[in-house]
Amino acid sequence: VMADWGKCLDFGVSIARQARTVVLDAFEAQKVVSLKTSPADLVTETDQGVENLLISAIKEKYPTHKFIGEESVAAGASPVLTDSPTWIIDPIDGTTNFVHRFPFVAISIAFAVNKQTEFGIVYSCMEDKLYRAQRGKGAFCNDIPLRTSGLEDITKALVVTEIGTERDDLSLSTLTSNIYRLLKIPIHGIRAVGTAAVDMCLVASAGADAYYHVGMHCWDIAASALIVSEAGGVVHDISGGKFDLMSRRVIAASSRTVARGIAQVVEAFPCERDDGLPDLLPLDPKVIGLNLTSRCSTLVQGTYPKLLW
Ligand SMILES: O=P([O-])([O-])O[C@@H]1[C@H](O)[C@H](O)[C@@H](O)[C@H](O)[C@H]1O
Ligand SMILES: [Mg+2]
Ligand SMILES: [Mg+2]
Repeated sequence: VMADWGKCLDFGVSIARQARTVVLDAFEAQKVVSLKTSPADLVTETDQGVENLLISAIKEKYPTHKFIGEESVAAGASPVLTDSPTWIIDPIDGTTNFVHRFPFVAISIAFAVNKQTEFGIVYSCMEDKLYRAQRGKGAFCNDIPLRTSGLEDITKALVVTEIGTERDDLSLSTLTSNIYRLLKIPIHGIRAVGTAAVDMCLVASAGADAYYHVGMHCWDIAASALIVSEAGGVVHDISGGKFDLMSRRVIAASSRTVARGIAQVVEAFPCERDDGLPDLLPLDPKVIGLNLTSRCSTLVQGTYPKLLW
């Protein structure tokens, strides 16, 4: 018998609604901003406050459940996904937007059992759009069913990506050349909303045709990856291979054809996996001429091998 996690999903929705009121109250206020992994990787007291609120509410209701939370990991918790029921939480996705009052911020909550995502919730707070999906049961925005655009022709695609928080040469040169190569296909356009979770929900709701990113974390996209696939989209690794939640690489698209078109031109730069395991697609140092111990210091034309279908 397949367990139905519907009750758990309803609980997740109710705490996401509570968390949104905290985000809205703090949005206009002055913020205390700290840095994490780079000068562009920001965190505020509200990120930590919202994560604590969510985790303590879940712990009270489901004492045996486990957590991977962005700010708990930043504080030293280990982000390893086991078979146990696990909540994967990004309390504010789009902290840079939040700090600047650029009005797109989301709360992202995913729930996985046996390493499989059972449901995902993305609450785009300022727009008051609550996206959710349960495995096998479709995706919705404010209770309206979602469907991706189904677009097949990449030359007509509107593609979303993120600039991310890396500021080293290798990451930036890869990032900008990926955008350059996509625009040269040509495609209709590139957008970046500033929250990976909302970017992916835009693919699910057909506002965009694809999203790709290297360098985000599992909590940014765990919920929205299910929302995209339940809306009829495809979710892949940037290599064109199987999506791996912990790999920090993703392509989400309206169709296999569009995903493949993106996989053919975009390249990944090396990122340490969220779970600390060795990368399944190691960069070949001979191919790219890169010394991985001093990574990210030089401008290198490098690529991961492509595993196109
Ligand atoms: O830190 P955060 O605001 O939760 O999440 C960030 C956002 O999703 C942003 O769009 C993406 O470009 C970054 O890579 C993420 O880290
Ligand atoms: Mg995030
Ligand atoms: Mg966050």
